[in-house]
Amino acid sequence: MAAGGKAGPKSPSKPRAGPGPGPLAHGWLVLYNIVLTAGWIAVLYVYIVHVLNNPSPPEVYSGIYDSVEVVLKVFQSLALLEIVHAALGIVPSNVLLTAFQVFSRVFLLWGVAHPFKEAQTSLGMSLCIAAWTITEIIRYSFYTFALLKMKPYVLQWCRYTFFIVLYPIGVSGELLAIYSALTPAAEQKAFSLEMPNPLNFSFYYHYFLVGVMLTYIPVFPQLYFHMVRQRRKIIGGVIKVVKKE
Ligand SMILES: CCCCCCCCCCCCC[C@@H](O)CC(=O)SCCNC(=O)CCNC(=O)[C@H](O)C(C)(C)COP(=O)(O)OP(=O)(O)OC[C@H]1O[C@@H](n2cnc3c(N)ncnc32)[C@H](O)[C@@H]1OP(=O)(O)O
Repeated sequence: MAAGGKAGPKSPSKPRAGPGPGPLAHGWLVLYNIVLTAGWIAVLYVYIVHVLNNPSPPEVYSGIYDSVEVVLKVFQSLALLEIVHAALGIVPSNVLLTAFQVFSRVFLLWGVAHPFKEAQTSLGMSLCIAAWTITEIIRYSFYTFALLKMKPYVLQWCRYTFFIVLYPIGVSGELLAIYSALTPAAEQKAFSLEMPNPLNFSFYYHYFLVGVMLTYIPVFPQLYFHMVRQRRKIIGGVIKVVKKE
């Protein structure tokens, strides 16, 4: 891909400068963001239809994953390309933060929800899907408009404000979903390797899941405060609803 943009990751606190992506990369990003916006709108639509058809608990939350599974897996997995975009320098995002952001969700879908029904039907799963969906519709549509040299202030404000609430909801949901997979993972000895074996090595997936949960402690604050810094830089420090002059 012809990347005419800035090369490599940049410090989140530095002002953004540079020519932006070259024409080919620009066209690709417009297409990518439109497709991803449409995909997440489809997730939202299926989510709402499920809630309207199953308004009482536990079905209201326990069947959400089942309803949105295919479309969610497709469009969340396509987010892996964001790491590629950042690594190629066609977007000025921080590669490491983007990788943590994307891998945590892709892992949750393929390594936790896909193999464990208990995670699929957990309240946590429905919470994080809701938080991801709202975030991504706003984020990808904002990027699309920005590439087309339009930045509707309301969308920009939502992009750099909703995370304040949606991140904690999303993280709580993800941790609850992983937690609900711990017992079945231990009971089924899923993806585990017990001694004795020719490799002389043991691996217990449920301990690995505990390790993933612990990883949130150092990583989540990095993501959250990165967004706080972005917000301060782009729309100001306090929760302003009026456009900055
Ligand atoms: C086995 C492995 C397991 C590993 C587990 C590790 C656990 C770690 C814990 C992780 C916790 C994550 C929890 C999370 O999943 C929960 C949720 O998401 S809940 C919902 C709320 N979430 C959010 O609001 C997400 C916010 N995060 C992000 O937006 C990004 O991921 C982040 C990397 C944090 C953002 O950083 P970035 O610097 O990229 O933000 P900007 O939007 O300001 O973009 C910077 C510039 O790049 C341009 N850009 C970026 N992408 C595009 C694109 N697709 N198209 C066009 N342009 C793009 C953007 O416009 C900015 O450019 P400029 O500065 O010129 O305006």
